[in-house]
Amino acid sequence: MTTTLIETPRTSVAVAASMRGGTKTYGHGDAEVRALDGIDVDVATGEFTAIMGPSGSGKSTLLHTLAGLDRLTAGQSWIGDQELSRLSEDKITQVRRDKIGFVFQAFNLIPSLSARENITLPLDISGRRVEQAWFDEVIGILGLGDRLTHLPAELSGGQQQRVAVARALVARPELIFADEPSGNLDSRSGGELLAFMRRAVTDFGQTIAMVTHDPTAASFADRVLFLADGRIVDEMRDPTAELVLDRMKQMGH
Ligand SMILES: Nc1ncnc2c1ncn2[C@@H]1O[C@H](COP(=O)(O)OP(=O)(O)OP(=O)(O)O)[C@@H](O)[C@H]1O
Repeated sequence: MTTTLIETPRTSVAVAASMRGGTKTYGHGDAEVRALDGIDVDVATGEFTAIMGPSGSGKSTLLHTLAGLDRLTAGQSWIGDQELSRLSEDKITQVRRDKIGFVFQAFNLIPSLSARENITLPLDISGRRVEQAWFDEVIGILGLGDRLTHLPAELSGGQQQRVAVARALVARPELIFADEPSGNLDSRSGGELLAFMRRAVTDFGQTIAMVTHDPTAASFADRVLFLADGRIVDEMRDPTAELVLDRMKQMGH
């Protein structure tokens, strides 16, 4: 087991996921790219965290390594108390399945399954029961009640995106990772989706970490992290779209 220098102590605040000295490189020698260059971050439980930064700054890499979809080259990351570099691939898969919901731009819906079957799939796979009252509440708020028997191909892009969000929420994961969740939606549907994610955090105590390019989307978060060249260069609490936009302009976005 290698030892790693931990510069910032992990705090006593409840933390859903964290990283210390997170480094990710791709390629070797002259072709080496440092996608993450020593990241220290805590994703606090019950908070909505947005991750912003110029193209290529490492946002998706940070999300993927925090979520255990990809491994760090150096440093450590935790989901809850479990340090991912110590876990086998099988164990990481299990942690992801039990604790994490994903909302990515490619919705990853199974084409042959109905909307309802797609939404309950993570629970079905892990052998957990669907809580009917919670299912009904999520479906009601997302306006999917009359679409549950449809196949993904029979749904609009916005409806497919809402199915992907419902799938993440119905399992009540400890943590949801979202990559540009409103990216493919018109501004009204995108706004509704973000308002729902906000409500899931405020009213239901959900924890969400979301990558976005959009200052308005980021303004729904409690906290915005700004990345540049694989480092966290700034953060903002209680953001407004205007303040986020100003900060991005300073970063030469
Ligand atoms: N699989 C890979 N192989 C090689 N380089 C990669 C790979 N994935 C990412 N990179 C590089 O790592 C850096 C960070 O990429 P990443 O996708 O995390 O940035 P991003 O901030 O999410 O960008 P964008 O906003 O354009 O999606 C970039 O320079 C990218 O080219």
